[in-house]
Amino acid sequence: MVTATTLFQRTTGPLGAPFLLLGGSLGSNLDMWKPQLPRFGDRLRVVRYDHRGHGGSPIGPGGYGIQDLGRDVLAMMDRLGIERASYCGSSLGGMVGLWLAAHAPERIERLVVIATSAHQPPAEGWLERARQVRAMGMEPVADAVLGRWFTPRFRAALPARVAPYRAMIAACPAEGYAGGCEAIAAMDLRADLARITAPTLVIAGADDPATPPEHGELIKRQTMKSRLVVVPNAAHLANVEQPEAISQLITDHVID
Ligand SMILES: O=C(O)CC1=CCC(=O)O1
Repeated sequence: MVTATTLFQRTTGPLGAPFLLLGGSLGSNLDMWKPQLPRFGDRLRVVRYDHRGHGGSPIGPGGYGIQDLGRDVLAMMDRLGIERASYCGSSLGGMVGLWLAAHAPERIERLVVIATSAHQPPAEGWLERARQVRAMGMEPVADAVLGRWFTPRFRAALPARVAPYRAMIAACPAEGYAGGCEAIAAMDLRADLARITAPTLVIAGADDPATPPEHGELIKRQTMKSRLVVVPNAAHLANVEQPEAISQLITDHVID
C-alpha cells in the first residue's frame, strides 16, 4: 500500500460549526475555493486541502491511485481530530469524494461532487497528458486546461478573474499533475457508487467539455440518496464561474 502523504490544508470558520472538507480539481490548489469562502460566512468550519503533488502538499512516492488520495484525506482528518465531516470535491476532488463515501462511509456525513466522473476513459489520453507535462512542464498545457475550466464567454468578459487560474495551472508541479492524470487513467469507481449511503448532491456545469453532464447523470443514477443539478453558463470550474449558485447549492445540502 502507498504511504499516506501529509496534506497541506487551511482551516477557517468558527469552532463548533459543521466541518466541510474541500478537495480541488486536477492542476489546482486550495485557492480555487476562494470564491466560496465569503459565501460560507460563519456557518461552516472549512478545511481546504491540496491533493498530493499539488499546491503545498508533497508528492511522495509515485504510482498512486484515487484510493491513495482518499487515504491521504482520512489521515488528514485523523491528524485534525475530525471524526466525521461533509466533503465537497470538484473534478479530481469529486473522484476522491466518491471513493471516501464508498469506502469510509462512517467518516462522511454528506457529499457534494462537482464536475466529476466515476470513470473517465480513454486511459491513454491521460497517460499521454502525463508524459507531455513530464517532458515539457505545465506552461505548454496551461491554455488548453484553462479552455476546459471556463467558458469562452467568461474568459472574454472577465480576463482579470481568469488570470490567477492560468497562473495556478502553470504553477502546479508537473510531477504532481502527471500523478493525478495517472490516477484518473486507472480509476473506475462505477461499482463503488451503489455503496454510497451519504446524501449526495451531484453538480455538473452545463458547458463542461471535460466532464459533461452525462457523467453526473451516471453518478446520480447509481447512488441511492442523490440529486443532480446542472448549472447553466458554467464549464469545468463551475464554482468559480457561478460562485453564487454553487455556494448556495453546497450550503443548502450540507447544512440542515
Ligand atoms: O481535463 C481537464 O483538464 C479537467 C479535468 C478533468 C478531471 C479533472 O480533475 O480535471
